[in-house]
Amino acid sequence: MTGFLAFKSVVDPSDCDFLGHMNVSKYFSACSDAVFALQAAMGLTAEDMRSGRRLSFAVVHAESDFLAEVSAGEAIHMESEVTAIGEKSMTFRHALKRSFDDKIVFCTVFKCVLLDLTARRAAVIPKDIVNSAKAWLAKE
Ligand SMILES: CC(C)(COP(=O)(O)OP(=O)(O)OC[C@H]1O[C@@H](n2cnc3c(N)ncnc32)[C@H](O)[C@@H]1OP(=O)(O)O)[C@@H](O)C(=O)NCCC(=O)NCCSC(=O)c1cc(O)c2ccccc2c1O
Repeated sequence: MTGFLAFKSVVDPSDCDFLGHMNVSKYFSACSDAVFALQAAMGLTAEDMRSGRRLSFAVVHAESDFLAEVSAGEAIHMESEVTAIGEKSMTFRHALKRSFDDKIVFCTVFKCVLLDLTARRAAVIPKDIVNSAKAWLAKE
């Protein structure tokens, strides 16, 4: 998978737990950053969320595979794709890769609902967001 470069970092010792590898919380924190970056690229910017349409994707279902450990000092990056576009939902696939060999160490599928941040209910995805999301639709 080669998708939108949504997150890039080097694993910090504080990202790791006493098992000596990056902790699960950091994986999901990276996914959170990735969704913010991708939705901003689609037009759901911080400004639009604060004082514009007040819409943001929110995760309602997730399925994940942890495929290899990563440790402090390793460069990692996240590539994200859109796998499905519904009326009020969009499904994202995030692949966290070890940068030196591009190996996928973690893969997750997030089904997200477009949340109206005022009504706190699902909202129909505006056409401009659907159109820009198509740029990151998975090929297969
Ligand atoms: C989000 C809700 C308010 C939706 O409830 P509502 O009743 O308004 O919506 P519908 O039930 O009509 O569903 C619309 C749409 O979504 C699909 N769907 C809903 N729930 C599920 C589910 N569990 N599994 C699969 N699909 C579901 C439904 O089929 C419809 O799809 P269509 O394609 O047909 O339109 C309500 O569900 C709710 O409040 N849920 C809780 C959400 C939540 O609190 N999540 C917590 C984690 S999210 C999070 O922490 C987070 C952190 C970040 O840092 C982010 C950064 C950037 C983006 C997102 C972030 C983020 O989500």
